[in-house]
Amino acid sequence: MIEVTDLHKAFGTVKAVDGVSFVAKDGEITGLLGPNGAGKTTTLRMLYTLMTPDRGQVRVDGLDVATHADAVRRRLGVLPDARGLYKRLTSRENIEYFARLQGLDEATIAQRCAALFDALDMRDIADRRTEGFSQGQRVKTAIARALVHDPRNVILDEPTNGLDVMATRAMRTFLARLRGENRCVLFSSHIMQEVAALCDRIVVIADGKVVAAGTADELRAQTGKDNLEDAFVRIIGSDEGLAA
Ligand SMILES: Nc1ncnc2c1ncn2[C@@H]1O[C@H](COP(=O)(O)OP(=O)(O)OP(=O)(O)O)[C@@H](O)[C@H]1O
Repeated sequence: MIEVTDLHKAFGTVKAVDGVSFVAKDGEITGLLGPNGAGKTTTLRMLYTLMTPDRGQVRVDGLDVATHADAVRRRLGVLPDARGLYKRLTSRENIEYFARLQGLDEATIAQRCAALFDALDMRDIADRRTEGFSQGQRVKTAIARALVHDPRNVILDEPTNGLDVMATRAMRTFLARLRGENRCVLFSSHIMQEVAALCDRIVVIADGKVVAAGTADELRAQTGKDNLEDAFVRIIGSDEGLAA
């Protein structure tokens, strides 16, 4: 479970994150939805210990990120906005390297790699160097790397960015599978259809603030709109940046 309380982060005069609070529960997919520049990536970076908040608290499985950063990192699998693969290594080598950094033994690494290659349907690319990989192949490798230590909490920054329709569908199925394993799944997106199709709970963020949160039905009820797209437009005040 990930609990975020009154998180703040400014860059000079830009208040990127301005008092964000929400909870992402185990066995649920939580979507952080907002237009470009809303503060999604900055929020996620503070959750996965890459950036220190100016103020506020993040807890992962009850552990405070500020005081238990290493323990939190072991409990998190992260797909960052910059996928950052080593291009001279194969897909498998990229994943194995991170597994060793996580302290896994070789037998466990082999077993986890085999399971992830099957789950992500990536056996055909496992032993190719990542240089020249397509977007979809890069994302699969980065996700396998994020999950190799079997984390209970998974944070993904725009996981379907640049993926085609088939790859997006496969990604949705995969995220639903993580939920079925009772993991806490939190992902960001600026595509409302994406969030609507997948999420149990939606946290809408604009100008660094949470402007609405709830299930799709709750958001529809809060805005008095039948259609989720209209509900989002009402919440955000415009449809800018929310189109697929
Ligand atoms: N390192 C930084 N230095 C200065 N400004 C930053 C930095 N990181 C983010 N910002 C600013 O903070 C605001 C929020 O950016 P952020 O990347 O968190 O938004 P986002 O919701 O992830 O947007 P997108 O959907 O475009 O990725 C923006 O105005 C951005 O320019």
